[in-house]
Amino acid sequence: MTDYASSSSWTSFLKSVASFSGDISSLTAPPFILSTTSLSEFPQYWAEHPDLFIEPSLINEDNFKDKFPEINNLESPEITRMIAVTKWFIATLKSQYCSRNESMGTEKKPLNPFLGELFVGKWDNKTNESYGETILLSEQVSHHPPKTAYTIFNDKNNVKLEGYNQVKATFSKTLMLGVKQLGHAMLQVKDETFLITLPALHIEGILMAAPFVELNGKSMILSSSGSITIIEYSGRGYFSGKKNTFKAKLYKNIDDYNNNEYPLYTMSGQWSGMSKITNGETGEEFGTFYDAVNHPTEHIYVKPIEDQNPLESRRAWEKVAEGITFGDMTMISQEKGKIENQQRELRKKEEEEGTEWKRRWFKETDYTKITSDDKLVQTDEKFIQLSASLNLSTKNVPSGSFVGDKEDLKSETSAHWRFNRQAWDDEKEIKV
Ligand SMILES: CCC(=O)OC[C@H](C)CC[C@H]1O[C@H]2C[C@H]3[C@@H]4CC=C5C[C@@H](O)CC[C@]5(C)[C@H]4CC[C@]3(C)[C@H]2[C@@H]1C
Repeated sequence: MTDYASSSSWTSFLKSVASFSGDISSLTAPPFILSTTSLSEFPQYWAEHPDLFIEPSLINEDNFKDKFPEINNLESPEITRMIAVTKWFIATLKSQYCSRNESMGTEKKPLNPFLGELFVGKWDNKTNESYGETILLSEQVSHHPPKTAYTIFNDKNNVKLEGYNQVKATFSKTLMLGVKQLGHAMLQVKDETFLITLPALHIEGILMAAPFVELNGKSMILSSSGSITIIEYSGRGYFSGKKNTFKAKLYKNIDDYNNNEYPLYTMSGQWSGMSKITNGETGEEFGTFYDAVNHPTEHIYVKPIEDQNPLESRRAWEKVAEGITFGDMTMISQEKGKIENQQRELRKKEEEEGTEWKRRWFKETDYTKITSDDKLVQTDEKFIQLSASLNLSTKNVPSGSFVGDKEDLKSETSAHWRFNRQAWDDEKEIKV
């Protein structure tokens, strides 16, 4: 096993960290820490368990009591759906934050998507006809700063996730990389909407050239039917001393949360391992909540590179990925240089023509500019209502910030990226 930590390339990389400007992509990391995967592919981690993604939409008045037989006090389909949505969310975390460690040995530095980069794919759920097809569309809607907008939808069961992601990163004195996520996700299950805020994370192990992600702080799932799940994260050395620990509390409504009443349910354990669900008041254990190690993961289907459009990520980065696989710095910088030059030419042309790159499937909605008489599309109204119900900032701030927080006060815009379904229905070139 190569001792990367003491390699000259890693020690010189660590020195470059000293002058870190906040823009992660500005750091030239050695080939062994570079990932062949672009950040535009990361939204796939929201749906590597298509069964859990669809499950909430199959829960109704007639069957909600049978959905979790081990829980003997389920009171409504809405609360049962919130448990199912919380389980789906917890299940996404292992894919989001551990998949590079599992496939490549350590966390890696993803490729920095170019403006307009696309990543599309699907889960055809052939094993279970009732699930139908789930489609992912991801688009790099901003390069400076990097912002990825995405949607994952299953028309057959009327389930749709849409969101966008941006990160703010800072190095601590102990060379730990702190990462705050901006943006949020909105899950629509039939006529119910869930606002999902994103957890903060930090990367440990950089000094030993063996980086891995640990989550910290808290995130929330707010349902339009009134219930709310608050999830707190911790790593080694906190509550139970185990890595990837979480404690989720599901409250019947926001008043119960604000008044420190008991939650209906508490789900706790490791989001990358085993977790259990207990009665929020009595602590009575109902049983296993989720087993991240043994629940089958289904990877997205992406069509072969030769069938992809030049804007599609794996085709665009194919040569760079080859260079990274062979650790060939010359090939990496040459092939990256070609992409960067193409981008510079495009920006120059747009500058001369006074045009701007046309976003394909997502549009930016700025709430500060929308007066009350403007027609807000259905999702946007829910975003405003759900944010207001917990006094969450609707500005471009770290996810889960409250109105009046330092970040809320200093942020000007509240422009958020929303999926434009008509644009996808009219799409002629890109096929999933
Ligand atoms: C920056 C210095 C450097 O290159 O160090 C190399 C190290 C691998 C650490 C930095 C990179 O670590 C990667 C982890 C990435 C996050 C992982 C998962 C998610 C969730 C997803 O839904 C949205 C994106 C996000 C937050 C990734 C953002 C980019 C991260 C932090 C990479 C770091 C550059």
